[in-house]
Amino acid sequence: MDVTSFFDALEEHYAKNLPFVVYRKPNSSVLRSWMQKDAELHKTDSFLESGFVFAPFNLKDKSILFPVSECVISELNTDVLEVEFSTPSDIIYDNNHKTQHINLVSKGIDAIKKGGLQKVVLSRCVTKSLQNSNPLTIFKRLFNTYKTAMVYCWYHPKVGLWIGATPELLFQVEGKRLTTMSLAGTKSFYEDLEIEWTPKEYEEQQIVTDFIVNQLQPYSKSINVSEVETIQAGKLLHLRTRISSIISDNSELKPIIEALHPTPAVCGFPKDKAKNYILQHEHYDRDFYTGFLGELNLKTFKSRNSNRRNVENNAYSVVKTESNFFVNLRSMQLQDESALIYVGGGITKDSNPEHEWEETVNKTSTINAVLS
Ligand SMILES: C=C(O[C@H]1C=CC=C(C(=O)O)[C@@H]1O)C(=O)O
Repeated sequence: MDVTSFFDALEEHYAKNLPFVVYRKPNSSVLRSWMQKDAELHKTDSFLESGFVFAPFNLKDKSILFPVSECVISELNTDVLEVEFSTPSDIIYDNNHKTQHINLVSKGIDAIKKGGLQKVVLSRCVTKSLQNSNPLTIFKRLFNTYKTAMVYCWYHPKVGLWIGATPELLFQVEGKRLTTMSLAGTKSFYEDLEIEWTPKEYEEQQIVTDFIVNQLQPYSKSINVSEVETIQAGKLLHLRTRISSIISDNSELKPIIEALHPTPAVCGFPKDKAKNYILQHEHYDRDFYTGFLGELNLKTFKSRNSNRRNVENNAYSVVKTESNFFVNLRSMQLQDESALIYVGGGITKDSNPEHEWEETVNKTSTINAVLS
């Protein structure tokens, strides 16, 4: 399929108010679109189906599913998409917005100091009015700008339209092999990956790593944890640890999702206390921000042996079930010619409210860079 027909089909589908998702996984040139045949709202609670899932922060609200059987799936191979460029304007904040976030963070630090809570991720939502609110134009710009991110545009007429470029994998399972990451700590990227991280950032990230390893233990035969590394996500740097595990034969997806989501990278620690704190104190409903999205139980064909001389072995191709979930970060919702941009940051006892504000301002630039 060529680029024009790929995007014309999506534009037509959107014009008919029908559900779709288009995305590209990190460091890949494969663009994939799913177009659901009708406007039915399918949900999942069991995570046993095969499809594309869009899950909220609070799993008490069910996740939206585009079932494989109800969708037309298309693929396109490309590294760049042609799209008009325009210079983004700055987001203008009124003082109230800043004061509200600083107060939220200060209260969070106080709550941590009182005990019981070690980390809480606090966030805000800022609205920007757009001159060009075509979702596929915004998606194409994200696609060209953030090669290492999972970039997506998701739409359901009964739910809304979300767009994002997330650096964070919730987890991926292929057969019995599970891969995930612990991502936290943020600094601005100038020229160099060799930067000094503070103990606050190391602590904030270590909490996420320990949580993931601990939560995976009951479902794993073995777990591997990498060294901490610095990674670049657009104009930002984060600390990351890669974690992989071989899951036990009888492990199912739903309990693993419930064990990991939401991780302390987007919620806090201990999980239930942090989640309740967020639900009570943040000034808005996160909805799908810091939820997760991606392919659920897709059947993929893998060849066991790519050694061409060994023709007999080549006959052994196996069907594997694969899921790929990404955390819905660096994302926005499109509503009435406006972008609602969602940003947050991890708070620990050593956080500084003014710095946390700056961090969220820097995080908005990931999305703002492609808005006009
Ligand atoms: C909650 C967000 O980022 C998380 C992921 C990476 C680094 C983070 C941090 O440094 O606070 C956050 O934990 C967000 O971008 O809205």
